[in-house]
Amino acid sequence: MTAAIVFDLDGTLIDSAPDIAAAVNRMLAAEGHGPLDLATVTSFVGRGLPNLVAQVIGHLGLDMGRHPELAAATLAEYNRSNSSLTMPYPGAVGALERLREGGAALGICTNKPEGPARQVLADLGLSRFFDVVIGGDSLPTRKPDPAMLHASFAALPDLPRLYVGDSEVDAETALNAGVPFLLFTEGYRKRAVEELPHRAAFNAFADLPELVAQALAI
Ligand SMILES: O=C(O)COP(=O)(O)O
Ligand SMILES: [Mg+2]
Repeated sequence: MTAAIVFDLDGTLIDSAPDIAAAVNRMLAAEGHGPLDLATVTSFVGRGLPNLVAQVIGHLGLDMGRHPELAAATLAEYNRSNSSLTMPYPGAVGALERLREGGAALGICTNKPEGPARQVLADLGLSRFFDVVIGGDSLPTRKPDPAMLHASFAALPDLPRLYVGDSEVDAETALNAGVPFLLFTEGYRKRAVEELPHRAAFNAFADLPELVAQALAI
């Protein structure tokens, strides 16, 4: 099972949408607006925080000219949270343990800004698994540009590569980077599983180590 395996974060290893929605809603409350529901905010996750805030502004018909200010306010609110509404998906920690025990090197490639990504990993006791964390503001471009994924693998040993993610953006990133993609189907995906290019799909993390072994055997 020796491999370099890079994971997406939001909607893949962790269900973080409740904390993201709480941060958005604290920003909106400070602006005098009512809250957005969880499903609406979740549908905006995937292309990074600036994009998420642009979608909030568009959804509510606010002034796009205030985007920099509202994005900064949302990031500040998110940074103030202690990840208390965020949970690893069931079985994710056990799967990471098994993959590490099997000799895999692991990394994170997320469009979430790097600071909050590192913070939530620390808050949930997950930092120890990962040798590299690349966030949405780590490089000049974000996923689906493949640069973040290339940088993640470049920081890991030169082993067979796999990327694990939950969304259209992740599938496109893997395709752009030429890396086999494993799709977690219980995250924040919008389209049908069949519509996303993937090597294999899974809905339970207990199945991931076996899926990795199969993908490497091909
Ligand atoms: O913050 C986002 O928009 C998405 O983050 P992810 O790349 O970890 O899914
Ligand atoms: Mg994701």
